[in-house]
Amino acid sequence: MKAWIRFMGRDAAQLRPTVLEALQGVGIEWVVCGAQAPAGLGVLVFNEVDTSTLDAVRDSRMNTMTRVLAVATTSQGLAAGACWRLLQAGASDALVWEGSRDAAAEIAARLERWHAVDRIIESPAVQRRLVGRAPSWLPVLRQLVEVAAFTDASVLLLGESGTGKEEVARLIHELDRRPNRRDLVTLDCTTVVPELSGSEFFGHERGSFTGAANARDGAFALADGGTLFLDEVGDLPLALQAQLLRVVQERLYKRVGANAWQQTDFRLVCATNRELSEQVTQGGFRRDFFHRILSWMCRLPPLRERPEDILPLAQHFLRTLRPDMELELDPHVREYLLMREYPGNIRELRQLIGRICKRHVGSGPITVGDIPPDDRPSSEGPGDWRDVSFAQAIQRALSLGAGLKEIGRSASDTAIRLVLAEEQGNLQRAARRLGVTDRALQLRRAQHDE
Ligand SMILES: Nc1ncnc2c1ncn2[C@@H]1O[C@H](COP(=O)(O)OP(=O)(O)OP(=O)(O)O)[C@@H](O)[C@H]1O
Repeated sequence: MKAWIRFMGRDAAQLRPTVLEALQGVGIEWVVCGAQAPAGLGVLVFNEVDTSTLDAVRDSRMNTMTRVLAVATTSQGLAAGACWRLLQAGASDALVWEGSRDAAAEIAARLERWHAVDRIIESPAVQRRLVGRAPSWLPVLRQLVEVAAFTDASVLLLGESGTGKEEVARLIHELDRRPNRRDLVTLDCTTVVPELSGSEFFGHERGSFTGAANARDGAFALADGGTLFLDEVGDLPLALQAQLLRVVQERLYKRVGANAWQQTDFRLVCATNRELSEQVTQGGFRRDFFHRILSWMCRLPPLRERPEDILPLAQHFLRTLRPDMELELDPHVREYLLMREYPGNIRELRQLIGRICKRHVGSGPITVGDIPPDDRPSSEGPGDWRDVSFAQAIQRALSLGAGLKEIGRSASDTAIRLVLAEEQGNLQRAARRLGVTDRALQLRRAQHDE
């Protein structure tokens, strides 16, 4: 495994031989770098948390696949505020280099775990299911992969409709490393009929109620050794939440009509597009049940917060819908897809691409005529990109005290980062799309790295 290491400031540089020597034995191939850190895992060693340290963290995070471990060499340790500033700037973790502890082993343990998580993310199991590298999505995906593959924790997935909660639940199940992992059992809580729900969850004994001609296993038995996915858990009736408390806590349940307790062992994954904590405050969801399903919570971002993923997702859906040919989108269709709103999130995008695909004929790129009339923008263009969300982002920056210079710089840095990511780091293509020369783009990046 390879990782970069950068030393910032005089004091950190003085410790360089000691740090490098200690890090030699941890099984990582180190590449010592300067201001321009390569993509991938890395360690930033510094003495002080000042603007240049925070900028260095931000810069190295321009590549979304990069992860930075911030290591302070200060003898006084890291103040709490400094830790949070480092994390806000994009560091994945922050620790202090202390001779008294085996800091090298601590660093190696973190990098190895991050490396393992990223390898899983690159694997077909994840890639064929969940497309996207947006900065708002990747940290969520990393967290999900880590919880799924390295823990047996229950997971609560929050997010608007169509953001991929069910797809994520399937992935969590697939990544579960239990040796004899069994099935994924899904229960849609919106379709649970209160009168029959006991049997659906707990199973029943023969003759336990009218119509129970045979004994039957319920979801808790079927999910034994596997995963129980409670979709739309916010719709679970209150009375039923009370009945599920024990099995969720202790994995013990009784079949309807039985006296004996049964043991089961499943990973619980719950999903909802409701604001469960609000529902708890309003009395629509039991607080005790909420806390029992809350062991790990992940909020999936809506598509409007991950615009970088719109085109890769569209291409992915094209490939799955028309595996026989490599269909491309022409520039106007790309612009249309980027400007459009998606209240139904990824599901809406997938359905739209499905409609477009059905109309498209021939092997050439998809053109605006392939967009069904009802989906076309009402005005002549797909709308102004300086829309409400653009104004809101500026508003937020202003309220946090950012000035014109910082806002302008952030806007162009973001544009550069997005285009470079879309063009897989190809400087010439990125420069062409940004309407600047290669040299201007290089200079711009170099200024940034100073
Ligand atoms: N990252 C992704 N990459 C590719 N396809 C995705 C991704 N996320 C979601 N999808 C697809 O989008 C559609 C909607 O996803 P899913 O059903 O998982 O959403 P959901 O959040 O569970 O929605 P709901 O709350 O309405 O049940 C599915 O067809 C799913 O395969």
